[in-house]
Amino acid sequence: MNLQNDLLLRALRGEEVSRPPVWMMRQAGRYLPDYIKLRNKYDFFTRVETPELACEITLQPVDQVGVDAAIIFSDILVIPQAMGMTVLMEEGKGPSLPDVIKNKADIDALITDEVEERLGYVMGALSLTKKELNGRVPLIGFAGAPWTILCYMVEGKGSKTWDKAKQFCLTQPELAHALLQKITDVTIRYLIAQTKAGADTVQVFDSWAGCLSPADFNLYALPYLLQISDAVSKYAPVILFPKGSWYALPDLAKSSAAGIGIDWTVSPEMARKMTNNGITLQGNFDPSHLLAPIPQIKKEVKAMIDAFGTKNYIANLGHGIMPHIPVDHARAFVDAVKEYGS
Ligand SMILES: Cc1c2[nH]c(c1CCC(=O)O)Cc1[nH]c(c(CCC(=O)O)c1C)Cc1[nH]c(c(CCC(=O)O)c1C)Cc1[nH]c(c(C)c1CCC(=O)O)C2
Repeated sequence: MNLQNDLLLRALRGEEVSRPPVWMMRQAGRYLPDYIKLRNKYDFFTRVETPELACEITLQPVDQVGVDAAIIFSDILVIPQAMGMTVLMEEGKGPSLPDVIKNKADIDALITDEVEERLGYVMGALSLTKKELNGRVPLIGFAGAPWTILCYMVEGKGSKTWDKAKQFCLTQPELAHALLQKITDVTIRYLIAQTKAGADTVQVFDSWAGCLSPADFNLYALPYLLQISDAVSKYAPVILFPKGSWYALPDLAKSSAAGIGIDWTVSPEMARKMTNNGITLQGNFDPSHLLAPIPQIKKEVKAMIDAFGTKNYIANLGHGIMPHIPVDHARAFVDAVKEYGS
């Protein structure tokens, strides 16, 4: 089906656009009142595993905020779950994995076959959403990056320092790489299946890459991101988002990825310089600045686009939208991008 609005895909191909496309990480769920209603009615994994509910949540920001792309409602932790680990999502507390990975036996026990079948509900949600979108905007699929998934598998919950994950890498490096490779293999098949089910592009979230030194990033994160990008790019454009890892921009710019997500700790000018103006960049509005008065949001968005330029650029936040952002502030962010240049 032909897309009526293909700004996102044009930006990923580096084509001329009338204005940059805009979407917001974590736009599905979190802050929309209609999402909160569904959250009060169905538990997290029911929302994720029921294609009709996932589709409804995915469409909400398209209908209500006017973003130029939909991102499928799911979670990065469906991968550890599909690999046989228990994942609990406690309201207000975040995810927890009670049986963490400690040794070789734990890694050997992880399931790696039939991922496409085990995550069939995601493909169901994608194909239903693709149909319901009816070509209005592109559909984004996603997965967590191997390093970030290892963090949750080893640590069992969120962490500020991820020291247990790092300890695992430092004391059992062969096992760490075996685990990262297993996650990578499964993720490649999962993302390719997503593109076949209707995802027009996929984003890889390396949310905790920024806790790594450049040297550790090159050991534990970058090689696996590149493997995913190389394999999945044959099917659809890939966006890599290693949050906090601005130091990796020169290497990422040389990769097969179509786009690189950046957070607000790097300036647009610096990011352009580090990538030699050669790749599409996505970001990088500080999500907390959506709490500023609306006229200030609009001013800052305009300055952001002035700095990035309209070509090779996807307007977005530098990380996920926060749950307490007023809807009209989110809409002001999107409107400011749409009004750019007019
Ligand atoms: C680290 C990470 C997770 N999940 C995700 C990441 C990477 C992105 C990032 O860095 O923010 C990715 C994710 N999780 C969710 C989406 C939906 C699609 C979207 O709107 O972008 C996406 C892209 C739904 C969700 N996943 C979760 C919620 C909130 C719980 C709820 O609404 O019931 C939503 C809407 C739960 C979740 N899931 C995770 C955490 C830490 C939490 C709890 C706190 C929170 O981030 O909200 C793991």
